[in-house]
Amino acid sequence: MADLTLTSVKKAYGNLNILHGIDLDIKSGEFIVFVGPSGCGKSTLLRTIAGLEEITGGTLEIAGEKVNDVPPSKRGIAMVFQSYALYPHMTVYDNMAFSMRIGRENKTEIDRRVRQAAEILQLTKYLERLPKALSGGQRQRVAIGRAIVRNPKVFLFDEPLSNLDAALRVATRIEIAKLKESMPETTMIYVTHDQVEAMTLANRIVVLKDGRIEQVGSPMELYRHPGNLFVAQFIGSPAMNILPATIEKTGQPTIVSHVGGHNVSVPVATPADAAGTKVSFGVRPEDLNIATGKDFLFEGVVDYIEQLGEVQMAYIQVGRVTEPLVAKLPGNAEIQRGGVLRLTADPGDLHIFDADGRSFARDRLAAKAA
Ligand SMILES: Nc1ncnc2c1ncn2[C@@H]1O[C@H](COP(=O)(O)OP(=O)(O)OP(=O)(O)O)[C@@H](O)[C@H]1O
Repeated sequence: MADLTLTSVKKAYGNLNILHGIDLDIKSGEFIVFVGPSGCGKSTLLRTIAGLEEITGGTLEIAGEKVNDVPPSKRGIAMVFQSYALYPHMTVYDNMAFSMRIGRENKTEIDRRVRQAAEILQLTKYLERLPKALSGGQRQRVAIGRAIVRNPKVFLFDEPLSNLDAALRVATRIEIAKLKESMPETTMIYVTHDQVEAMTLANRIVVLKDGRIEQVGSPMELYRHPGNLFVAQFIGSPAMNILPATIEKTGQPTIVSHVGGHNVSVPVATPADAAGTKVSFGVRPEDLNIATGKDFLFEGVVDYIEQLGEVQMAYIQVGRVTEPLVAKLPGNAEIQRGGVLRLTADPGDLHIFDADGRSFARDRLAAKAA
């Protein structure tokens, strides 16, 4: 059982500030995923929690105890890295037993915990092998096993699947999800670049940018209600389409005119002083559908099509919009490169962001194309 509380946590290397005051409450047993662009500080934050990096400001508490100056080995934390970091000359058994032997645990207890971890991770038949005789996925399972035997309060993962091929990634991802189910009280914090890992593993995702938290929420909260333009474009793949727009009528719903040439009613409330302001209008590729009636959001020419079988990505050049819009359409939809396409979307799936990129508060009012 371990809650983690980060209060204004800062990290600098010399004059270079990397983390600018992170405030975050993590509840015991949560699965938290850190995401963000390369260099935003995900690994630094994880390593700071582990104690591998010294905190230069703020406080970190684990289970109510301030641990800023507590060495890594005394924090009740285990960490799994992308580069499994196994001892090549030791068997799987010895790799897993190593930290307990250092800690002078008794032999029977070491044996019990190694065999139990091997059972959970389906490694029992490999216990006497050396790492070089294992596949990448098996090696990563040994690295996870080595962490499990220490019975940590907090489990940290730094991109543990990024060295695995696509099929193995899926299999190991599911194993990690099951592992979490079998350890409901263990807090897990996981860094990844992979949207699917973040969406499927997390109870809550923390989106970081330039050493600051942009938004924290459940995967679906972030997907459905991104708090700002950055999160809107970072969560979801392909990224949300964004078009410049102007607020024509404030209130609820709000009417915006976008550069695609249409006035659109969006079911969000905007204050009177927002009238005439420039905003960004957003809609996800998967929320666009081919219009069947006379109402439509966009009309444009199909510039390019990527056929993926189940779905096809249509890149559509719309009026004065500089970048083509992306629409994720059913694989069997009859569309043609060079043809004209009209697209529509459910009003509840439309987003608007103010000039600073903040999302306008959303409600569930139905609205129709104006
Ligand atoms: N020892 C160090 N000295 C100076 N700068 C460092 C050091 N370690 C990391 N940095 C810098 O801190 C910033 C954050 O790095 P970090 O590895 O935490 O990012 P990240 O979000 O995990 O990136 P990636 O997704 O590419 O792994 C980067 O700009 C990096 O260059």
